[in-house]
Amino acid sequence: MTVISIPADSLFGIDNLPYGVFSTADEGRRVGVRVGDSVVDLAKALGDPEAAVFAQPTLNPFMAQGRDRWVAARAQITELVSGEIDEESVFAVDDVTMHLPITVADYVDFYASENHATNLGKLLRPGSAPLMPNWKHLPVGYHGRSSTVVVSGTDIVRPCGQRKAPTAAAPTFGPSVRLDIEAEMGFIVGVGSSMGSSITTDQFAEHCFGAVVLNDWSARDIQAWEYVPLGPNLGKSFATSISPWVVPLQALEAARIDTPVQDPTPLPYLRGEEKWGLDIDLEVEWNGDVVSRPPYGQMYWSPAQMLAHITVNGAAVSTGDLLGSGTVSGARKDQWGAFIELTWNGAEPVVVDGEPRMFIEDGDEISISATAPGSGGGRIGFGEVRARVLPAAGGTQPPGHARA
Ligand SMILES: O=C(O)/C=C/C(=O)CC(=O)CC(=O)O
Ligand SMILES: [Ca+2]
Ligand SMILES: [Mg+2]
Repeated sequence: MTVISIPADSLFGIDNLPYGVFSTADEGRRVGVRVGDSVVDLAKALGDPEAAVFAQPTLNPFMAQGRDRWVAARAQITELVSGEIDEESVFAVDDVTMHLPITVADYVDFYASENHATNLGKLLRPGSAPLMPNWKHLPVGYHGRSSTVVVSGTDIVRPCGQRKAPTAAAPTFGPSVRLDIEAEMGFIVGVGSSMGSSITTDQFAEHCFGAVVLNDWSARDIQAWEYVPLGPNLGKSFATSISPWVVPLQALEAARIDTPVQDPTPLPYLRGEEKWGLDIDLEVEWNGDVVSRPPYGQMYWSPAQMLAHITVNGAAVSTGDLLGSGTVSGARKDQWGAFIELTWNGAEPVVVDGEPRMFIEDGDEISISATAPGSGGGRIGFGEVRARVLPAAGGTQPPGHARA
């Protein structure tokens, strides 16, 4: 037997206990919980028949069991990791491989930051009002591609596609030259809803299992040409990265705050009694240099409003649905969550490792991390979503079409 020691300044203290899916050299994927710098194999450590749900390669079966079970399991795990534990079920975090924690069902990405939406409006639609007339009445979103959601550490291949400079006569095909990130939080649906029903904002905690850090990779040149009038498609569908540890909603109680004042008052279905603004601080690193610290607490629309909105028409949501918050951008420039904003569409370079930079170059490595207040008086961490960008794949170009 052993006792798990937690470093005093750990972001993975007993008030966090995020879930992930890991494997080791001699055993395949199963669910673990992170404590300090250790990963506990839950099925093995708990050993009871109910714990068989953790011997699965994805969190979905556990998430589908619902909130009473999430609360009970958290209490049981808290007790387990606070006492003596079989050392056979404890691994150093550096000795395990982390995998995509969930089987992603549907993926919807929102646009919930007023600062980001205003910046993008100015950059993409100069001369018109930055916010569209609907923006303060509903959380705007688009459907993303769930099959290309990948876990932190997965290399991202630069996408190819059509793009057309405003002054060019015709589009050309080739690797994106304006590859960007979007620093976001992702919210995971644990318990779905059936078609014909809807979820109120105050039912959020019954349905949302937890949160991850998310990078919505965006090819701005492909996006700017394709998006009218139906919204982003291939400019974003090539990859979305998420962090491996899912922080349960129960761990975020101390982070709950009001959203900024919503004026005009939203329609009744977007109102509620519960506070679902979240005081989460993000940090964006570009090749190891911190280039931005986006504050989630300034987001205009809450995740509870996003979930209420996508079900208000009777659409069903499912276990494993992923809701991207939209880029987190604060009021100040050093809080903007995308390089298109930080460089003002490639006009004002950001200094990375002493060099002026605009968009992502091959070989660049991007990491986004996040922390929040924990219930123990300190902070809890989400860990990071990190990835390296590889050159565009050869041969993706149709024969006879020159790259430009
Ligand atoms: O305003 C637009 O046309 C496009 C905006 C985005 O690219 C942002 C997006 O994906 C949503 C977000 O992350 O906030
Ligand atoms: Ca996005
Ligand atoms: Mg994406």
